[in-house]
Amino acid sequence: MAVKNVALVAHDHKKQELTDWAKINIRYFENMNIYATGTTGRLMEEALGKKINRLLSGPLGGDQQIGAKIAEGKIDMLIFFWDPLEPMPHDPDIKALLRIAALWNIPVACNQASADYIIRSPLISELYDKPRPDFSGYTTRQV
Ligand SMILES: O=C(CO)COP(=O)(O)O
Repeated sequence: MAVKNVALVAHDHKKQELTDWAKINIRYFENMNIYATGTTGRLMEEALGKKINRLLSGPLGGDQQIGAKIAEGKIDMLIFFWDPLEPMPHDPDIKALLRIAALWNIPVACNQASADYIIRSPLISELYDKPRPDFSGYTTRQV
């Protein structure tokens, strides 16, 4: 499964960093379908000059909407510049988003260095066929 659908999210103090990074890598995003939380999405539309699938702002449920799309297989990669220095009112949603991304084994970058590595990886290509995890044998704990 090649990466076609990307989610871009940044907390307020990280928005400039994500915007600058996205602009530098504008060609990478040319043919991508991009999802983003509300405010990040608006900034990305300006930075990349293309239509972004804008969801709700993070504190209003945007992280959860992105998590749901990851679970549905509609998002292949998450670039999430979260702020390690700022407490957030929607911290449980942020944790849930990172959990779902780990569960469904999608590439996640939480800072610029990781984002650079990911988008330059030869594995992010049409040729790479990453299967989705199979949880069909998974059963919840019995009570
Ligand atoms: O809070 C966010 C992610 O947790 C991001 O939301 P905004 O893009 O609306 O600022």
